[in-house]
Amino acid sequence: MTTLDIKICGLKTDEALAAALAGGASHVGFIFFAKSPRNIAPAEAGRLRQMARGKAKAVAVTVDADDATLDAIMAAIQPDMLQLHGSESPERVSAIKAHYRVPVMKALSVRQAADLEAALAYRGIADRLLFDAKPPKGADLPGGNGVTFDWKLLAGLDAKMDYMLSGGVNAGNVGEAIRRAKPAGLDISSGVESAPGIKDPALINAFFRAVATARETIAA
Ligand SMILES: O=C(O)c1ccccc1NCC(=O)[C@H](O)[C@H](O)COP(=O)(O)O
Repeated sequence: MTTLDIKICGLKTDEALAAALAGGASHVGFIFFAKSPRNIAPAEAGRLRQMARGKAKAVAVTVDADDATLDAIMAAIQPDMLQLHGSESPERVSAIKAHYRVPVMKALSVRQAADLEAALAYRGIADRLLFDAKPPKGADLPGGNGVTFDWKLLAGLDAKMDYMLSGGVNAGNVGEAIRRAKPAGLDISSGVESAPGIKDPALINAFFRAVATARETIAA
C-alpha cells in the first residue's frame, strides 16, 4: 500500500496533539492568523512542537505574512515546513524558501477545473501543493472552513504533482476522498472539532480509524 500523509491542522492543546500523534499523523499544523479560532501564539506553538519532534513534521501555517512575522515564527518553532495559505506569488514562495531554507507547501483554493491551472506556476518552486476548497462568500478565513470541493477535479492531475487534499474532509467522507482523488496526503481541521477551533481527541481517533478502514477496503 502506498503511504498516505495525514496532517491534522490547527492544533492548540496537548490532548489534541497527543491524539494526532497516537493516530499516526505525519504532519501537525499550527495556525498563525489572528482572525482564526485556531490561532496560536508562537511561543505556545513552540512548546507543542517539541512534543511532536521526531514523531510528526511541524507545519507553520501563515497567510501573506511579512518578513518580520515569518522571522518570529521561524525562531519560535523551527517548523519542518511552512504552509503559505494566502495569495503568495511564485516569486514570494521562491524568496521565502531561499531565505529560510525550509520546505514550503503552497495552498491553492479550488472550485472549478480552471483553478487547478494556478498550480502550474508553482511547479519546481513549492515543495508541495495543498488543494483546499475556496472559502464561502464573506468568510473571514482562507482555510479551515469545513467546505469541500469536487474531488473528481483532481483525478486527471499530473501524477508527478505532489499535493495534499483538504477542505471539509472528515471521518464520514474520507473514504470517498481517497478513492476519488488518490492524494498523497490529506489535511483535516474542522472535521475533527466539536466547535470552531476546539479539537476533539475522540473525533481525531475516529478519523484515523476511518482512514484505516477505507484503506483496507480499497486494498482488498
Ligand atoms: O484553519 C484555519 O483557521 C486557517 C486559517 C487561516 C489560514 C489557513 C487555515 N487553515 C489551513 C488548513 O490547512 C486547514 O486544515 C484546511 O484549510 C482544511 O480545513 P477544513 O476544511 O476545516 O478541514
